[in-house]
Parts: sequence; C-alpha cells; structure tokens
Amino acid sequence: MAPYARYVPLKPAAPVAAATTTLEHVPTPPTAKQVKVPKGPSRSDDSGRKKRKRIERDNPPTTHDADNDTDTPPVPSKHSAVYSKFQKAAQRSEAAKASALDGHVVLPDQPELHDLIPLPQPERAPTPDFVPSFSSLPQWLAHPTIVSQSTTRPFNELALSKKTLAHLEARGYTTAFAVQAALLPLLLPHPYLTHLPPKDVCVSAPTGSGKTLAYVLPIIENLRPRLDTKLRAVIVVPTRELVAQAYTVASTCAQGSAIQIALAVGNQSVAAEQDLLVKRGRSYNPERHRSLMNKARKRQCFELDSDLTDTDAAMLDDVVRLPTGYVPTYSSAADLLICTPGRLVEHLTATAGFTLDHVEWLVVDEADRLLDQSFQEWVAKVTAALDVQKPLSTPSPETAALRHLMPHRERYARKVILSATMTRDISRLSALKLRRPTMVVVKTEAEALIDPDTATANSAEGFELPTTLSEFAVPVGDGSDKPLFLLELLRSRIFPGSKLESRTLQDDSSSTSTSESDSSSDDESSSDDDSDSSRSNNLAPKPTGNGMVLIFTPSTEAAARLHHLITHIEPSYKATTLLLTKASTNLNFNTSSLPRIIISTDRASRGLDLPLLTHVINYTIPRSLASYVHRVGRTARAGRSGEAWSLFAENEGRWFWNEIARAKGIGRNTKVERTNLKLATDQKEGGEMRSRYVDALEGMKNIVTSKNTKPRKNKGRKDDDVEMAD
Ligand SMILES: Nc1ncnc2c1ncn2[C@@H]1O[C@H](COP(=O)(O)OP(=O)(O)OP(=O)(O)O)[C@@H](O)[C@H]1O
Repeated sequence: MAPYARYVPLKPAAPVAAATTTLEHVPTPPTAKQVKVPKGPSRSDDSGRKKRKRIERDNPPTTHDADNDTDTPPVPSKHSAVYSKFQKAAQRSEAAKASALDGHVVLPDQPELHDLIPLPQPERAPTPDFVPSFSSLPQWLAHPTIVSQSTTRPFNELALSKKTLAHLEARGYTTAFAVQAALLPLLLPHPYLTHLPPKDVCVSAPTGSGKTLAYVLPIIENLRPRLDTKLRAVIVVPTRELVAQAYTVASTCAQGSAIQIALAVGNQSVAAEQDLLVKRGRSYNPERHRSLMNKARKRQCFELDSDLTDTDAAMLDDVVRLPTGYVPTYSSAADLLICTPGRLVEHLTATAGFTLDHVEWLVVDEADRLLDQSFQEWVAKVTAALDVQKPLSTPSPETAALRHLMPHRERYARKVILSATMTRDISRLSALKLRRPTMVVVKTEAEALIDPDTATANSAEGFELPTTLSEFAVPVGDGSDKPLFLLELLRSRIFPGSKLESRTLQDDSSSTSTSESDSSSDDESSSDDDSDSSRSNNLAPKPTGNGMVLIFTPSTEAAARLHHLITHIEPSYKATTLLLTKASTNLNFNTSSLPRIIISTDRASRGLDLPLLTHVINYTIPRSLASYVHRVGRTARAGRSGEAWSLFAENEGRWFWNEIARAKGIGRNTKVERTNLKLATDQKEGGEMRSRYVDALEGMKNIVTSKNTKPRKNKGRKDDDVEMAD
C-alpha cells in the first residue's frame, strides 16, 4: 500500500503534482502505469523520467467539468477501475485506523477485493498410507524361502541311505513332510559340493510339522560313515522332556550304526554324565607330568585357583591320581550330544576333556525360547567355544615350534535354528553368529502361493496353526467356578462316558464363527452366556470319549492345586490324572499306559509330542500369542485332528478375543468358536458337585495353612515355564 499513499486525494505528493498539473485546483490521480512503481535498483532515474513523459503523452489529463461539483476528482476514464479500487482501499484503511483508535478490533469480515480470480485447483489427492518398500531386515530374513505345507515327497527320493530308509519305513514313515522335503536337500551331504562352506539355516514351521526328523536325519546321515568317535553334533532344546524325545527319534534313525548318542540334562548327576561324555585314558609323558604336578602343587600351596579354568583344575585333579610319569588323556565318548543349554555350559566350563572343537552341527530347537533368556549366557559361551581355532591334534614337544603350520580346525559348525514361532529379531539371531544364513518358512498353501515379488517385506512373518486344529473358547463368568466348568467340559465334551455322565448336560454352543460373538466378546458375562446357550451348534465336535487331554495352568503351584481339586471333586479321574511339572514327574514316553488327563505348566507347551493327545485345555489364558501357538500345538500334530479349548473369565475376554482369537499375525484354518457350557443347577447334581468343590477347597486350605507354618524350601522359586531350560 505504500506507493498509493502518495496519491491520497487532495494531498498529492509534490512530484506527481508537478508532473501532471496545468490545472491549478486538483491533482491528477495516478494512472495504472504510475501505480506500478518500478522495483529494484536496475531502473535508473533517467529511464524513470522518460517513462513519466511517455505516460503524460499517452494519457492527457481530462478537463475538469465545472458543473460536476463533487469531491471526486476527475478520473481518466481509461483507469477508472484502478482508481475506484484505490479509493476503496484507502477508505478501508481509514476506517481501520479510526476503529483502532476507538479500541475496536476490525475483523476482516469481507474478502479483500482484487482482480485476480483464483484459478480452479484440482481436487487434492489423498495422501496414501506409508507402506515401506524396503525392509530393515537383512535380505535372507526379509525374503525367505516359502514352502507350502502340502509339498511332500517320498523319502526314497531324498538321497537317504538304505539303512535310514529302512528305519523310517519300519516306523511307517514313507513320505517326507513339507519341512523335511525342504530341509533334507539343503542339509544332506552333497556329492559334488563338499568344498563349499555350509550355509546356516533358520526354519519356521508349524507345531507338529516334523521339524525333529528334519534335522535329525541329516545329522545321522553325516555321522554314519565316520569311523572315529568325536563330538560332531550338538542339539540344544529347552527341557529334559524334549531331550528325551529328540533322543528317541535320533536313536531310532541311528539304529545299526556305531553312532554314540549322549544326553545332558539338569536332573542327572554331572559326574555320571561326564563319564558318558568323555573317555579318560593315560599316556606316559614324564616331562609333562612334572610340569602338571608343579602346577598342582602351586595350586594347593598358593591357591592359584583364580588363574585356572574349571576344566584345567579338573585335569590337575586327574593328574595327581595317576602314577608318576603319566598324564591324563581325554577323548569324546559321544558323536551326538542332546542337551539343555544350562547343562551344556556346565560341561564346557567344568568337564575336563569336553570340547566343541570337532563340532560340525549345532541345532537349536525352540530357538525363540532359548534366545529369549540368557540361561547362563549359553549362546555367547557356546559360539565362543565353536569359534576357537585350535590345532586338530596336540603338538608334540618336537613339533611345538611348528604348531602354526599344523592343520587347524577347518570345519565350521553348521547351525540349524528352528521354531514354530521363529523370531525375526535380528539382534537375537546375530548372537548366534550365523554364516551365509537362509530362512525357510513353511506356510499354508494359500499363503505360499503369494508372489514373493508382490509380497511385502513382512509377509513372511506371523505364525501358523495346524490346519487340522479346531479351537473353542468357553466363558466362565467371573472365574470363581472355573474348576466346575473344567469338569463340565471334561465330562460333556471329552470323556462323556464317565460316571457322572448320567446327569443331563445342557451344554450348548453359539454360532460357529467368532463374528457372531463379536458383540459380547469383550465383556462376556454369565447372564450373556445363559442367553446364548439356547442356540444350537450343529458343527460342534462330537465327543470322542477315548481322548487324552493336556491342561495348562500358569505355575507349578497352580497345577498342583488344580490336580487336588479335580481329583477330589471327581474321584474317578484320580487314577488317570498326572501332574507334569518340573517338581513332580517325568513322562515315560515308552509306556503304553499313558494318563488320560495331564495337568501341567508352560514347560509342556514346547515340543512335547504325545501322539494320543486329542485335546488341549487352556485352564488359564496364555500370556502371549506365541505361547498360545505352542500350547495348542500339542494336539493336531502330523496331520491328525485335535481340539483346543480356552476357558476365559469376564475380565480376560477382551484381551483373549483381540490378542489371541482374532489376532492378525496368525494363520488359522477356522475361526475360534465360542461355546457355552451350563453348570447343573438342580439340587441333586449341582448341589453334590458344589459340596464336593467346597470340601476340596477346605482340604486345600488346611494343606496350605499347615505348609505355611513350616519354613518354605523353595522360596523365591519362579514359575515353571520361566525355569524351563534345566
Ligand atoms: N514323515 C513323517 N511321516 C509321518 N509322521 C511323521 C513324519 N515326520 C514326523 N512325523 C511325526 O509327526 C509328529 C510331530 O513331529 P515333531 O515332533 O518333529 O514336530 P515339530 O515340528 O518338532 O513340532 P513342535 O514345533 O511342536 O516341536 C511326531 O509324532 C512324528 O513322529
């Protein structure tokens, strides 16, 4: 607005007046061209003067009309529009100034006038959601090899030895499952490519898909032709039950061979294990004997223990027991060791002669579980022991100077890492120091068909449930009658032929899909349940009556309590109910008299393979989706059908449906079906059950109070699943 100020009517600025007037009374208003004041320093005064002259020539001032006696100055007709705009602007500015002086604020209620019409703009396109076309994962994790669950192959097409094929056939295994068909060609010794360094392999495949055989077979095939006994393969699993299970599979496949398989688990004595792992001998070497005895004496006198590792100390203990001039020698008594991580570390640090120098295979099953917690920092210790570059034979005193020329460990341990809920956390995986790794993911057929080029980087993530699994969810009100609901479930749906079956059960199921239960899913109440129970469900499973059920509780104590309750309320279950916790018992996998009901904790949720198991019951809701996948994966294994039942209380409903039943990161064949069970309310059955329940609770109370008077031995003991790796 500044340039216009010079031309406020009746107050003309001098230069303009000088330039325009031959008329004495009114200055000529500016023309449009005059209003455009030249910008910038490039215009010289000369050119400005010339321009003004040209304007004056082109726009001669109009003669003042004497009759028109108004205040409006004469306006050149050509620029009247510009002038009127100028006037309006000037008036507005005057009005604003006046209002400001009065203390009013002038709101710009009228749009500023100008002769520029807004150009029509195209409609704004919505900003698309950010979908990263890149991944922070390394290439091998972001683009795994996807294998369809339906990809099976006959074992005799997979380059296995005749002996192994015969053992498989004897067990009735003729066709390799998808994970086996995918892994065997990767892991079996290649006839021509022996010079290439082996690739490490990570595997994500559903529960019960046959991962154990997929890693045991290649190890046995590799070890079979070896003539000497050296520790060449180590399999690490989280629990002693899984050690026993993997041992059964490995020893079946190794039948008829000289392969020595050893176990190392927490519940055995270390000394007994040491004898099974390491063969002790002696050799005559007076010089070395002298030096070792010197060390042993120093250790005794000056307590030099701090300078010695535990294995060195154990060796010195052996030296002092030997005749003069003899030194101990050690060699491996096992080709394959199956162990828990804690016990492996114990042997590494304390067993004289135990070494991983010759290990060619390291298998980590249930890897996400084992990488989740430190377990005596087993990963760092084991990878360090594998990385050590040691000469393959001990140099003699004559050749000691040339030890750097002697053949060093040339084979690296190939690592095979597996889980049904494989972690994609690269920071955890990197602790394993994988070399040239490749990732194999077993998925349902539909998901495996997705074009890898169009799939996002994360499409290979997520878990898969067995396609033969049916899932059910039972609301149990506020949870106070949960044991009664459990018994109702056992009697009506799992073991319908039991003694109390004569009672009329009015269990019912809601519609088959979770979508029907959407509205009531989060705040499920017992009244809600009752109204639903009138609906029938034709797709509800037929009770089998000869099944076997595994019930999950959150801790050892909770498992013991539940065992007490259900065997007191329903004494006919006593003979066939087993408590499986770290403190209680071991499952005898070879016995034919397996229990019908197993009450356990999350320690049974990983890897346990009980072919007769038909049902899983989550007596308490698992803490995570991964935990749910492993728990329910104890049934519906190897293509068999199975059922998973989850009991959820009112306050657990929202979490259960959102995080488990309708979780996004999980592939399931059918939706979780909400099923309502009705407890007997009549005087006879209902009253009898309740009075037994009250008696059982009373009995438990007495046990707990009597225990509390004694000092607690296991104070500070953690939940069973936390302690899992033993
Ligand atoms: N090729 C096969 N043919 C028939 N049965 C098989 C075959 N391979 C494995 N099985 C059986 O399948 C069952 C499940 O195998 P396995 O325990 O190895 O599963 P998994 O993938 O390790 O499960 P989890 O993730 O729960 O540990 C076992 O009972 C096993 O004997």
